Amino acid sequence: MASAPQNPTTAAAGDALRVADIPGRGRGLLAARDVREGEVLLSEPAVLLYPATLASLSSYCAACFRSLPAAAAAASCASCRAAAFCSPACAAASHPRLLCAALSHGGGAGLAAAAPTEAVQEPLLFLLCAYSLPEPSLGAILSLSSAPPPPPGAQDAATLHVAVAALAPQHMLPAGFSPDLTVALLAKDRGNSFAIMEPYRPGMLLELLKARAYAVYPRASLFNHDCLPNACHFDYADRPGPGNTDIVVRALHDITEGREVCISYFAANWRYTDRQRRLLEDYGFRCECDRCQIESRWKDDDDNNGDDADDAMEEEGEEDGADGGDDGMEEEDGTGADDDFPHAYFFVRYLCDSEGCWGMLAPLPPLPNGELSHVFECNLCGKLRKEEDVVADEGTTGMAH
Ligand SMILES: C[S@@+](CC[C@H](N)C(=O)[O-])C[C@H]1O[C@@H](n2cnc3c(N)ncnc32)[C@H](O)[C@@H]1O
Repeated sequence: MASAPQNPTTAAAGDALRVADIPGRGRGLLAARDVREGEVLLSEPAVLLYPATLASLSSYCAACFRSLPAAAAAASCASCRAAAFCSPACAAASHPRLLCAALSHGGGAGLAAAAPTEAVQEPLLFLLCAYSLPEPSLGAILSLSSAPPPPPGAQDAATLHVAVAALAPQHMLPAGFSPDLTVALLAKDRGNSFAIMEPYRPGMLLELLKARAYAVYPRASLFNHDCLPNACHFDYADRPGPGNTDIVVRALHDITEGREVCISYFAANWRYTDRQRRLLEDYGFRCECDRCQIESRWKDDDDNNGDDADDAMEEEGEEDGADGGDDGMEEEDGTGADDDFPHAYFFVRYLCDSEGCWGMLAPLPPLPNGELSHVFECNLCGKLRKEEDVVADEGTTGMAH
């Protein structure tokens, strides 16, 4: 395993991104200048952070979401006694007031009774934390694009609204609190929240890694999706110092000024039909990226011979750019064209090969002297891999289609 030569969150020099209206996609982020592989394009604090489940409260600090130290060293919230803090500074910063009130409700049993399953806990915890925000932060969330209405059977907004009203004292509810605002907020959560994952420990089954918290980042929420992204995001929640929950987005490869910078909204190894289903249901669009145009022509049995969305891909071939082949990815493997799978190079180079991992490998930022790092970091398991190992392994990494 390679070692990290420098802080992988180092900010890029100058603003690397600008917002633009993109036909058929709403707003998006374009490279404001030529960007080099590994550059930090964005490092941004969250406008809203909330625990993924009620169980998260016993493992992670209620203020900064770092893993809690041993029980004796963690301080419980003096009001609700259900949340815990990792340090006196976090205890002083406290946690969202409506969440604290809801955790105290009914002697501490009210929230657990209202949200018996994780599927209900996630949106209810989101609402309690969002309704605790000051007006400008709530406004920032409401300015984001909305996800389509949830599918039938999903937790309905009216029930969640009633639960918030029952759990939070009336005098603490903000002036605009209403069923319509609850519907609007939930649509922002579904389309824009990023998961901050549990820490990966060697030997853990990566498939079972869950979110510890969710976060909304106003600028990062403007990244559109591409199934061959040219950037990916990292979280470093357990690192020391301030800004541990900031999102960090890095370029996978060189990007020419004016090109759109896109991330993938889910693991890049998902199959065509699973990707399209998810994008339509949760984000309201049909993806027409280069990869989808090719894979839409694959026969059903090539594409979908199993139901698991995240089955690993297995194929080899040649590379292409993330969004048209014009942004810095050079053809390197020389294995010749495979018309059925022209993007295989992307998976060999940018998909983590740790067993069961579905993370993306992004180069570390260029060194202060401008040299490229040639070390890739997985945004899920954290594995560091030297570029020459990626090249040596090419064609043997078990990518699939
Ligand atoms: C996280 S937001 C991205 C920013 C958004 N375009 C905006 O205007 O604020 C997700 C939404 O952007 C749009 N979007 C993202 N990627 C897209 C794509 N590849 N094609 C079409 N629309 C896309 C969809 O409306 C989706 O629900």
